[in-house]
Amino acid sequence: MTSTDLTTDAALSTSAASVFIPAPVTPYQGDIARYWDGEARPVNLRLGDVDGLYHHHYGIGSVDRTALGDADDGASEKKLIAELHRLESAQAELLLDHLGPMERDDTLVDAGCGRGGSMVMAHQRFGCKVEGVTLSAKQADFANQRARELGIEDHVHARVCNMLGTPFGTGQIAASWNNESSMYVDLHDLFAEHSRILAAGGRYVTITGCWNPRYGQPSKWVSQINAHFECNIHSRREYLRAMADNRLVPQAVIDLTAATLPYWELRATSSLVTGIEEAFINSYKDGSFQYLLIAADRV
Ligand SMILES: C[S@@+](CC[C@H](N)C(=O)[O-])C[C@H]1O[C@@H](n2cnc3c(N)ncnc32)[C@H](O)[C@@H]1O
Ligand SMILES: CC(C)=CCC/C(C)=C/COP(=O)(O)OP(=O)(O)O
Ligand SMILES: [Mg+2]
Repeated sequence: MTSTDLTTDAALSTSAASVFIPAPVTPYQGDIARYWDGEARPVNLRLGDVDGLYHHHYGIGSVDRTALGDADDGASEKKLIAELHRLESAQAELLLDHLGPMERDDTLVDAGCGRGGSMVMAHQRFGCKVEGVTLSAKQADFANQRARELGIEDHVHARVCNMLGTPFGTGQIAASWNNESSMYVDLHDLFAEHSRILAAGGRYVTITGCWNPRYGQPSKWVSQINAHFECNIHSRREYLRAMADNRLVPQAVIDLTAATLPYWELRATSSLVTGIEEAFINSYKDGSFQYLLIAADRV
């Protein structure tokens, strides 16, 4: 971290400066920082190139077959990519819907912000300031470059920072979220930090994949997803328990499993497959894995 970063962080934080933890702090977090610094899968870059919103999350909603065309050529692949991207942006729109109304002078926090697509969408919708944290310097640079290109760098900013120890002041944040980034951290530590930074009455939202306690234990497909991404998927039960322990009271719990399957089934037919499609499709279908949105009030 540079001295300039320290100045910025100190200015941002009133009471939290002493708990700010620069990233990464554990060997595991070092692995995750390296993973995302080195990530350049076409399925993410080519989808982001469609409109300049770069996501590292999956899609929801029905596939619009009329948008796909039927010619088996380059044009139809382009349409398929645009359709996959439409579904991943629909996922982010749903997350933002659950933040509720925001004021222009509110500050929002994207915990595990990736390349920043959700942050840009949040700023465009609410007009407010959005602060993102990621372990990856490459991702933070990418997100800040996009913000500059869009002329919104005064409002959208990413930093290299551990989401378990952020520089944001206690009770200063109107809403915060994790979009497919909570499977890299201990949930009690994570929700303690969200609970600290959120104002009383503030809103927390996550969209996540979680294993289903009704299945018993993580299935072989869930273990395959963990190995593929070097993450540690939690159970639905763990989410609800860790929220309850940290003054985060669920207002909505939405099972998006059926809504995400069309994305996966379409992706499995594209040239951009990565090999993980079968694990997602099979685990969603056998009930061992769920795609969930949880919106909670900070009480
Ligand atoms: C799958 S990506 C999701 C990115 C983004 N939320 C999106 O929807 O496009 C996971 C993100 O979590 C971040 N991450 C994982 N562990 C983290 C930690 N301890 N602190 C901050 N970011 C973390 C990674 O750096 C990466 O940006
Ligand atoms: C729902 C779960 C368990 C998510 C794990 C976290 C993760 C890697 C999300 C997608 O990232 P990505 O967009 O970089 O992945 P891909 O390259 O497969 O599109
Ligand atoms: Mg992706």
